[in-house]
Amino acid sequence: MKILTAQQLKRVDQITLEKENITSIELMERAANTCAEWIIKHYKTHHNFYIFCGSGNNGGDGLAIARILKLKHYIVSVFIVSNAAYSDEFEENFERWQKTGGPTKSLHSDDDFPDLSNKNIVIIDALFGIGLNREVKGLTATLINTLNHADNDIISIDIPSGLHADNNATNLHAPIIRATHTLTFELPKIALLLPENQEFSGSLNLLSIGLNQNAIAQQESNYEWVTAAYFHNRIPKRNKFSHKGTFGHVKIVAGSLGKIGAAILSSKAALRTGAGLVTAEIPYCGYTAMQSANPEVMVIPNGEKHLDKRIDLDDYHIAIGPGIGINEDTEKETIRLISRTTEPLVIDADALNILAEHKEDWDKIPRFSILTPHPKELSRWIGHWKNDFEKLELTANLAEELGIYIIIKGAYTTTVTPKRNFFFNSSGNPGMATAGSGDVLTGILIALLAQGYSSEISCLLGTYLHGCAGDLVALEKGEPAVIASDIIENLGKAYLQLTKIPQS
Ligand SMILES: NC(=O)C1=CN([C@@H]2O[C@H](COP(=O)(O)OP(=O)(O)OC[C@H]3O[C@@H](n4cnc5c(N)ncnc54)[C@H](OP(=O)(O)O)[C@@H]3O)[C@@H](O)[C@H]2O)[C@@H](O)CC1
Ligand SMILES: Nc1ncnc2c1ncn2[C@@H]1O[C@H](COP(=O)(O)OP(=O)(O)O)[C@@H](O)[C@H]1O
Ligand SMILES: [K+]
Repeated sequence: MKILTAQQLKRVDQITLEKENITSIELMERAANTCAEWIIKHYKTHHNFYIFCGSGNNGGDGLAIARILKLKHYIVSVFIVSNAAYSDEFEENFERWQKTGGPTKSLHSDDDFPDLSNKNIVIIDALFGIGLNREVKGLTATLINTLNHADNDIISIDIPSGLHADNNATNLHAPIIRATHTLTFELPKIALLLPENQEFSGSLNLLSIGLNQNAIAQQESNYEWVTAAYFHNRIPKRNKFSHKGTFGHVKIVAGSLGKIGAAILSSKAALRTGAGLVTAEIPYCGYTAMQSANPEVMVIPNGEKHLDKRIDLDDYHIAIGPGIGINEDTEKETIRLISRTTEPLVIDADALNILAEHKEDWDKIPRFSILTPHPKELSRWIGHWKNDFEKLELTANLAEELGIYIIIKGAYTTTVTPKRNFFFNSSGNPGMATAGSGDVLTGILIALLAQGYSSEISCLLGTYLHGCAGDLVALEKGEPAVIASDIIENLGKAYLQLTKIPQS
């Protein structure tokens, strides 16, 4: 699903109105109904809503939501800050709201702000949507700060008011609503996916309002939101007569004294992702641990406590890095490895840290290799970034220059491609910020490459499956209890969910 700019979304709104022969007010009604449905479902025990409306169409949404909730017998008050000319849709919905007889107050100064000492009152933020085009100032700015300081839950409609939907980098210190939940229409807005804006959106919920899918597909965008739908028809069924050779031989080059677990996790994840054969090349000190934990894995010892010998290439699909440490011999062999093969590698953890120090060798990294840095590791490759847009740009420069894929790990893990496309992963949860979770991803990625998926699909499918498995664990055990081994154990279920193969 594409991620579009505010301007493109407005175009899509327009095409939807024409193609479906509906009015703007009807589309707004759809949007308001989906929001009201969500609110009623998630706020079962709350009955009192304060709805703050601006004068544009976001305010129009707020008024329509107010009416729908009022007609369902909730206690609703509307507060209006006029920050520009009223839109037609606002005016129409204002009239409809007034007919319900619900209370309305225009805010002219902070003396007009309502008392928020009752924490059970839920605030609905419909001040600005994607039409915001400059920093919020004056009374609306004071209102946003006041709402942020209250302890009430805030539900933002479409986007937290004050946040610029496309690029908020120069607006970070401006007044912006800090929502508990954001109900955004149809597609995520790019600003909602970037870590620098994390304090604003709260939980992000996408509500479909039936925008024209062809119109969305026709818009040019380098940004994509990857959901299960992306993989429809992209995961081939296994051939009846296939054998283990069909699904590739993975080699995990990993581990050092004290970090053998990383190798165990990566190789187990590779098996659970469907690699035909998995060999772990690990220091001898991990031999028994590996064979006991993963009897299906073959072991090639390399070094005593750390890798210090030439890494055999054969026909392996190789991932290198988890737990290898940054010993001098390991460093030498890692650099040697990248110059001896042209097959895509998965490069993670300490292999990334080693190579980051050897810029002169970066052009030897095989094309279409996959690098999996978390932000700290990434900064060793691209330096420091001033804002998240610059981070994406610098990463794309590197991906393009070296012809490689770079997966920036974290919430909404982002795959950056050599063609400068950015794919944001929709699955996963903060429970996955746990030791070894990245090692699992490495095993998944190399297993997909070994099964013949392109580097691009391996990145997208790998991060999606990883996140989906993590979500299944969180659902069962709660986020804090998620551990990397559980993610591996849920890869099968994640795969079944994606391919909808009935479990018998
Ligand atoms: N059919 C549809 O189209 C649908 C639309 N939908 C909804 O519409 C929302 C977009 O609505 P929108 O375009 O009216 O813009 P919105 O964000 O409400 O307000 C912008 C207004 O504020 C003004 N302004 C801007 N910056 C300002 C500032 N810093 N300080 C003060 N004023 C400022 C700007 O006026 P300006 O002065 O720039 O002329 C403009 O008048 C969208 O997010 C979704 O919620 C849904 O219902 C689905 C169907
Ligand atoms: N808040 C989050 N939401 C979703 N996924 C997350 C979050 N935090 C971390 N993850 C995922 O967990 C993994 C952590 O990897 P990494 O930092 O390399 O851990 P480790 O080195 O311990 O294996 C990554 O795949 C990352 O995307
Ligand atoms: K809003």
